[in-house]
Amino acid sequence: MVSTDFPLYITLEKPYAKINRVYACIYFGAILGLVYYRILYMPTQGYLPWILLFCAELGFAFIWILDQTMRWRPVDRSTFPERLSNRFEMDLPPIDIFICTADPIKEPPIDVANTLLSTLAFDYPVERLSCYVSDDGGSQLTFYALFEASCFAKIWVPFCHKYSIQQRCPEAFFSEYHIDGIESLSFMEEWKTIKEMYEEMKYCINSVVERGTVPENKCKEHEGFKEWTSGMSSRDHPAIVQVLLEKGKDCDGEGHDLPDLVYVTREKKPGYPHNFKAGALNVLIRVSAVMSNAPYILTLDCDMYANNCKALREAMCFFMDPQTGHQFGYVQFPQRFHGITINDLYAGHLKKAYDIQFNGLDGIEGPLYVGTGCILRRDVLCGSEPHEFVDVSSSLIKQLIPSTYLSMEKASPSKRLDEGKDLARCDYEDNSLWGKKIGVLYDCAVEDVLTGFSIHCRGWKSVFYSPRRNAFLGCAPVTLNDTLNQNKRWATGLLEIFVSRFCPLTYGIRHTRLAENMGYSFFFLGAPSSLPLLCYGLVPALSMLSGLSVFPQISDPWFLLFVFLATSAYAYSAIELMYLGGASLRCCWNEQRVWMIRGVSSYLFALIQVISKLLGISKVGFEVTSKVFDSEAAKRYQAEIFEFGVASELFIPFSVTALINLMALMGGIAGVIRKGYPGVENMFLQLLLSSFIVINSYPIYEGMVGRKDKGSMPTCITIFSILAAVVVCSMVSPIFEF
Ligand SMILES: O=c1ccn([C@@H]2O[C@H](COP(=O)(O)OP(=O)(O)O[C@H]3O[C@H](CO)[C@@H](O)[C@H](O)[C@H]3O)[C@@H](O)[C@H]2O)c(=O)[nH]1
Ligand SMILES: [Mn+2]
Repeated sequence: MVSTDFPLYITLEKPYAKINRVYACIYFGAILGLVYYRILYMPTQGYLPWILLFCAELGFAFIWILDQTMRWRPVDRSTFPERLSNRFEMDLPPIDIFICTADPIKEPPIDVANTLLSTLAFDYPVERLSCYVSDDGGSQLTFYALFEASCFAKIWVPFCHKYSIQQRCPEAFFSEYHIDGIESLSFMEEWKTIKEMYEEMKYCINSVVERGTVPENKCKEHEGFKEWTSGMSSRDHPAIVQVLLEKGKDCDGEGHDLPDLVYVTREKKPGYPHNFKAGALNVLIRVSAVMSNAPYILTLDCDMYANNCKALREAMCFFMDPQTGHQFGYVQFPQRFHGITINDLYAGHLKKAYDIQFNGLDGIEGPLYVGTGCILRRDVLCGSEPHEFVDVSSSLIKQLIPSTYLSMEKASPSKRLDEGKDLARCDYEDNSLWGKKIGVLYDCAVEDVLTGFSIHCRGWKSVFYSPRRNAFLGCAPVTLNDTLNQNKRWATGLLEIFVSRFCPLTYGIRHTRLAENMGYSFFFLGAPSSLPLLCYGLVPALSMLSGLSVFPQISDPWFLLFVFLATSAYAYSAIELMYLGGASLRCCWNEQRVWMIRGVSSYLFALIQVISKLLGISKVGFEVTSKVFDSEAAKRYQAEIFEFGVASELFIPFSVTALINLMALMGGIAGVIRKGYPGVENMFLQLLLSSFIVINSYPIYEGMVGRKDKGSMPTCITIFSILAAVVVCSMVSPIFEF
């Protein structure tokens, strides 16, 4: 028998933590050396470059220090799901699954259906699962896809359970798994029939989406279709709440229950702020509260299908642990992606965050909440604190949802449709605490991280858990513009938190540990980190054009310090990525390039956006990342060719920087030819830096002049960047001489 004292999970410090600490101490010494050097060798001429570079170096050093908190005590977690099952199988708590979608064009309904099916088929007692899909597009096409999926679920779910299928997302299952003749006859037959049914469903959904309307005969199959009337648009429509599957009413093909499935589109009216995804999640919190009201909530983006059917059980190992479970507010799984090229052209895997930094935060108070692949306590979302989670939340929720609604504990979804609709009204939250204290918080482009930080500040811990088989898989952007836009949104939102009332310096520090605040600040301060990066990308190059040396000469012993700082930082980060993230050398190369590109572009624009928001000039929105792209672009992506194509202002900063460095390098080489060795002696590090940037920028030059396909750099951006580069070069050199 299993003893009741055994923990359900263990936490171990990563073995390389000690190496990290030793390296951090050495590197810190080198940084002090750099500061000493800069002060010691204050120039007599060329003050401006010196000031700019010194500030940039101090900026880098500060960010580096913040990053070290996530290297100090990285941990690894392992769970014991069999112990959980032995002790709690009968008491596994109910879980509500929230899936958000916003746009049937950018987020194909067939993908939403797949995500949904993967969660309906979780290896978890069905009577304790309910699934809510929020459709911010208010689209009948999405509803149709979910309706088809709910029919297919009746075959798919029992099939997965019967054969203990690992991959429970049908699209992924049928593309990964091919029968090879060793399976039993009955399995092969079922596999074939189900595959045919899946293909048919996929065909129906895709053709309806292509046509843009649901055919009349299909509309007759469910009452819900009647809710859509002419004149409704995604920005102006009433609330629609429809039950597609209900326990006790709908059974699968074998007579077993299926999880509840509820479709929700909240009311939208022009002039009413809808608060994007945060608003959608809050509606789901309320609607589910009057239906299943499960104590745990899984939030998922519509493209993030469940890839590991045991994920919910894994998460429960933390929450249900008898010793420490009560302190955890949420369990975050890493975001993992499918469809990324081998060498990860746009660094879409986010390995640095999910394979390195989050493990470090996990050793402190826990990782950020990143909006998807995360299981939270409902109480925590409703504002409660760890020591009072027993019942404050229910009283809070009662304040927020009129008691008449909650009178019948856990009524069946179909009995609660009217209440549900009322709770999805667009004026429901007027003059309430929703989005301010309760639910997912508003006014931030990364509502999830803000909400997570406020949860940490209330005293909760969180868990980061990467199971060997990835829990969830989603899409990453596959064009440069989408990548940069996404990073701009993130950097904007993160900086918004830093300048909000939740600032780690004033609020955070009083409520959670210093190290946790430092780790969070690393992410919050991405946008301002564009300034040091821009300085380093421009100042040495422009100085070289005016013949000004800004780094020590080769014969100077300080030269070695700079070489050490640069090469060891690069090497260390490459080793980390390769050893911990399983990246190839090419991946590391691409990672550092994207770090530079988004640093000077996305982050710079994010900084400008936050400043203009603070000044009241502009508002920050949420541009949904497209999950579809045209087949020509897909081919280029698979060949790892940079995709520019659109005339995006985000391309300008890195194009200009790339051109300035090209000119500087040519100027520098001309100088060397003129002066001979003394030229090299003085300018060696600047020549090296510019060469490095030029080599990195090869795809940019190629996009400008060497390509004719649709993904090449738009001519207007090329011309503008060339003009800007020439103007900057000719104007700045004279200023730098003072
Ligand atoms: O008004 C909106 C806008 C977006 N979404 C949904 O939000 C999710 C994330 O949107 P996506 O365009 O895919 O953004 P990503 O940048 O990929 O999302 C990451 O970053 C977001 C914060 O910026 C988090 O909310 C997400 O969980 C996280 O995966 C999707 O399911 C959308 O359908 C809505 O429901 N309503
Ligand atoms: Mn996404």
